[in-house]
Amino acid sequence: MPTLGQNQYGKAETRIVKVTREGTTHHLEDLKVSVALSGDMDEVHYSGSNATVLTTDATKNTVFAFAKEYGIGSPERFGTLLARHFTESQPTLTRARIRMESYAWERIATPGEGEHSFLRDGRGVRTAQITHDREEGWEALSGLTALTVLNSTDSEFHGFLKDRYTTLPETRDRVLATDVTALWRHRWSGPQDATPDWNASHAAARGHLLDAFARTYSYSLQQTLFAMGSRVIDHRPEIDEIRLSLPNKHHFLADLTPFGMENETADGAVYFAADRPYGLIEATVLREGATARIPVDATNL
Ligand SMILES: O=c1[nH]c(=O)c2[nH]c(=O)[nH]c2[nH]1
Repeated sequence: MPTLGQNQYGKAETRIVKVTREGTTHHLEDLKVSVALSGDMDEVHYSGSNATVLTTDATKNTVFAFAKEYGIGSPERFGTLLARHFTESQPTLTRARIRMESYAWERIATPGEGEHSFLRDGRGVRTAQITHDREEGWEALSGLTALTVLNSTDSEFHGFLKDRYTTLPETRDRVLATDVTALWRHRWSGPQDATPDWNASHAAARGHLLDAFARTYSYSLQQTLFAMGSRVIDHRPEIDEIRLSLPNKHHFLADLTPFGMENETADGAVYFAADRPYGLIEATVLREGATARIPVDATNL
């Protein structure tokens, strides 16, 4: 007889927007929330008894009700409230994982007319994942995805292995571009700890990632990745581990020889921005002595 392995369930991708009014100035919070619950669910799968199941519909309702009653503030704070609620209110639920994306909006300036118009900020998506397991405790991961960056020089790539299938020319000057996905783990053992300033921590980590990308003279995307991760670990004592997933968004010099034109890396060079396939460079950067806990594929969701 087969036995049940790891299982979880919940409502995925609940989209929630909260508008907070401060006179004529409005504030927006825009989240996607996915709840995954685990616990005493054997009979649900084996015999169809739903006696231990809190409905996914109720988990979705809880997301909206908690946003109204307690506010959002940050994805990490909101995820902590939700995870604690599920694991503490239902004896059959022993683990809750709340995964969130948060979308930033900037204001469209309308001087003298009230502040209620917004433009969705396309510069990356903030992510967070809060997990509470009654035995294993708490885990807080923060991150970002779809943060597209490009260096138009200060990138070389040469000295690599050459086999009979290697055709890539060596380059001393290329475009280096990527869509950053990063996920980092906080040193935080749960809501009984002092509450970190999640928003300030996130903004600082994001700033360090961008700064390291821009300032690193790169001999490979791998080297740039390590510089980005190291910079976060070195500057943010609250972060012990960071995993980065960096697609190499290749920019190839367009072949203009059929038109009698030279197109070398120089002023005015024209590139073909390839879509796929793309190199995919991924690694974890750890504080000395820390244990890697972010799953290898956690950044590929
Ligand atoms: O930065 C790079 N790393 C690689 O491993 C690689 N491989 C490749 O074809 N181009 C690149 N670029």
